[in-house]
Amino acid sequence: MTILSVQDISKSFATAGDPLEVLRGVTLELAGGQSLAIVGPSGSGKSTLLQILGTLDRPDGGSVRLDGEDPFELDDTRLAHWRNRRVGFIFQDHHLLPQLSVIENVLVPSLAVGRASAEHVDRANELLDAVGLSGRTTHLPGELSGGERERVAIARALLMRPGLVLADEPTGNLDRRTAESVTAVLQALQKENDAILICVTHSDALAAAMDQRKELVDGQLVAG
Ligand SMILES: Nc1ncnc2c1ncn2[C@@H]1O[C@H](COP(=O)(O)OP(=O)(O)OP(=O)(O)O)[C@@H](O)[C@H]1O
Repeated sequence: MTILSVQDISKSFATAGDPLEVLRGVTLELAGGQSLAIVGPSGSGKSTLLQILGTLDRPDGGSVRLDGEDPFELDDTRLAHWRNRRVGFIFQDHHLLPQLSVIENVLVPSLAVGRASAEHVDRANELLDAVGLSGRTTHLPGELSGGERERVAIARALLMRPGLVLADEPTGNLDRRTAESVTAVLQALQKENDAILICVTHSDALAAAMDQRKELVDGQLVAG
């Protein structure tokens, strides 16, 4: 089972004046199958923390370990490979490639490790079925609704069976009913894959659907 262990993460950004200390000792432990909502006011550092957990940004201090391994010790090429296999990202604006079809978008993570294998194509079709888009595999993202695009992004994030799934406001642009159905799909797939799911959100409904809720206050995670 995947274990995420985050110890004492700190992060500052340079400004014209004093450095802006965004994270000041974030500590967190989660196991496969668990989900966490991170809430907090705008500018409190939620996205910064998510970027660090996903190894898209480096902390100034502290450590992130997945199954005992510190990915920041890898060189850049190995880190990119590690991230592609171990972490699934879902963003509010879904970041789909507009010129690729739905199934090609879902297969993008497999292209980073060579050509999409038959196994990857099967998995992509299975996931598109699970998110209710089996009839739309050859459509372009521009031909889908916002909720459908978000569901494509969920399928893409889960393609490589990552142990860690990170979502930044996955329901931010959606109406309430669509947000509910996207949340349900995300949760069902996360549980089925025994992944750790961390959602950054301003939505009380999404936060309530997660097992735990924590708030970023003064750069630290506290019971929210
Ligand atoms: N690359 C950067 N350089 C300088 N400052 C940054 C950088 N990234 C973030 N910040 C600052 O760090 C603080 C935290 O930003 P972050 O995006 O993590 O907040 P957030 O909690 O996700 O906010 P929101 O809810 O509005 O998305 C903000 O004051 C932001 O301006």
